[in-house]
Amino acid sequence: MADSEFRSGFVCFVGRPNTGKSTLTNALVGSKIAITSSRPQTTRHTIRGIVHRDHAQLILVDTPGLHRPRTLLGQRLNDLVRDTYSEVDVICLCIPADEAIGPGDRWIVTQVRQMAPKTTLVGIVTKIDKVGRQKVAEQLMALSNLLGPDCEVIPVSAQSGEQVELLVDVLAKAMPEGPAFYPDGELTDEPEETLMAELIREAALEGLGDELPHSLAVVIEEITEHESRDTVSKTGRSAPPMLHVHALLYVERSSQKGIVIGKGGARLKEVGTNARKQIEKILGTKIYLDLHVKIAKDWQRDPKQLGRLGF
Ligand SMILES: Nc1nc2c(ncn2[C@@H]2O[C@H](COP(=O)(O)OP(=O)(O)OP(=O)(O)O)[C@@H](O)[C@H]2O)c(=O)[nH]1
Repeated sequence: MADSEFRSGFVCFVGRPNTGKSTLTNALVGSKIAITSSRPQTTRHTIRGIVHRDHAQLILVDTPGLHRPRTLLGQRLNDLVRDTYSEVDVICLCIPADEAIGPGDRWIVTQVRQMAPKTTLVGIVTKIDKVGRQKVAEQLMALSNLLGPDCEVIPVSAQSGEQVELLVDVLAKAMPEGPAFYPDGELTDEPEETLMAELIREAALEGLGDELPHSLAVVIEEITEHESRDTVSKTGRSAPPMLHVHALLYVERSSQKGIVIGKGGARLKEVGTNARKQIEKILGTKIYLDLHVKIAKDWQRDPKQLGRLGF
């Protein structure tokens, strides 16, 4: 009868940058919650997506990648990861199907085993749509060798959705018995402001090289409600209120400010449009987005500034 009990618990994905952790989180949750990007290490906050099934609830904790700390921010990111490891029920190690397992992966496994020796570890071969079946099989073997015979290994493609539901089942079985932590339909417990800031940050980093990711922080300054301007006279009814969102983008140097703003402000305008569309999709309401770029010199090394920026 044990299998018919409701199970619930916490899961986190670990792995080298760009191994598909955020994309998999989104595929499991079925809505855009975690921030994905083709640049490494852009997932800053511990964002939770929640997977609801009849028999189980999985709470996904998306952690930033572990990395060698060079700044105070780097140290705090690692502390966050350590806390996460010790609190979850299952840690999933993600290895892309199209890249050989290397020293970076072995380092992560060592770290995980040290910090959370008792936590169940599951191996996931991601991006299986990128390679043939033979390659997937080889990678599964290699991953199984890396983790040992006690760990399950599962192939998935977050992009095509292949095997995603099977992963849900495997994870659900690994959860302890217990009631749901969150009401049905709830996707994330991140405050809306954090989501907005993350979406703006993602839009601002889009298409940029490696120089900016850690130097950009976004703070929502103010959110105000306004009556919608247009529709009142046309329909005779008042439209739902519109949110005005004022956000500050902090960079460390004036050269970075130039990059973010672009020629004649063109880039910032585009960032605003893209972020607005994403935010409207999630909130289901019209917003007006006002973005300003400010320089906060060396904010990554200044504890006071880090605190103010939410780290
Ligand atoms: N073809 C294919 N591409 C994928 C899949 N999953 C992720 N990707 C791509 O791989 C890149 C990295 O994906 P992310 O989900 O941002 O990776 P991540 O591990 O969260 O990266 P960090 O946040 O940097 O740690 C993106 O360009 C994704 O579009 C997949 O199943 N198939």
